[in-house]
Amino acid sequence: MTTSTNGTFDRTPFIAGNWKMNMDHVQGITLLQKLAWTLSDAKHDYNRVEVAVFPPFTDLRGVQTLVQGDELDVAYGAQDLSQFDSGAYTGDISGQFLNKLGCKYVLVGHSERRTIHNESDDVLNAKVKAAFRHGVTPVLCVGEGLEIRQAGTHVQHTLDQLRANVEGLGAEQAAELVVAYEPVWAIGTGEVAGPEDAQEMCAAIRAELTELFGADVAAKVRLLYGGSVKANNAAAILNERDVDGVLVGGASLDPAEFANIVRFESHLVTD
Ligand SMILES: O=C(CO)COP(=O)(O)O
Repeated sequence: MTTSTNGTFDRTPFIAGNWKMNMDHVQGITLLQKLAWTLSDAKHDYNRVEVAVFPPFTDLRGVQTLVQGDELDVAYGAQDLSQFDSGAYTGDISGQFLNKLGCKYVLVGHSERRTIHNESDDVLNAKVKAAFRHGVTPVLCVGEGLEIRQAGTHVQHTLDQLRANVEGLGAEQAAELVVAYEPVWAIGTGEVAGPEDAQEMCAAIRAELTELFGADVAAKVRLLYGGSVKANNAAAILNERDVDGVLVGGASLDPAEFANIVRFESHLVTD
């Protein structure tokens, strides 16, 4: 029998693919088509496990057309948004535009934005609020670098980011939030935080959300793990109690591999 060892999930599992700066709009359509076919062949139940992709901005219109035209159940979102709504912000993209393109989600505070673009906690807090203002759900990314992990202050560091980035949200907004724990040392390195590391941080994040917004809200928030997730390690990570999904980088560019991650329950074999 193939089933999840913990049997049921408190929240709908969420499997997300962050394409980063890969796949032009033509390649992106092909990738999404192959993913949809593979999942359709496997009779994937999207109500049981939600699937989302995060293509580059330039792919989003094509993705919208494909999703609408083929009536796909795959959700999609952008990898960033502006904290502003409109105006003289050359190169930036408003949450309003994302909403108009049918984006359900937007990544906020990915470590590559925090480091390469020096996005501060204040800016990220404004981006989280901008996403909500435009009806797009933020997938807030938090996590520590290697030095902080080695110093043993990773939980404190990550919770500090979380608190700063969600400051001022109402309970209703907080309950919608998705939070992705992505230890920077495990991104694109082949180093995977163990399932117990993912659980440790996700439990700490849920406890912090309980403190900030109450237990009812915290119980609704989906918490993801990201960092070198592949089909062969996803099931063990997702089997942890407080881990509700995964945010996949490199492996989401391979439709067969990503589909296998989506179908993680078929890899969890009980006795
Ligand atoms: O940054 C990530 C997802 O947002 C993780 O990337 P990798 O899966 O390539 O390590």
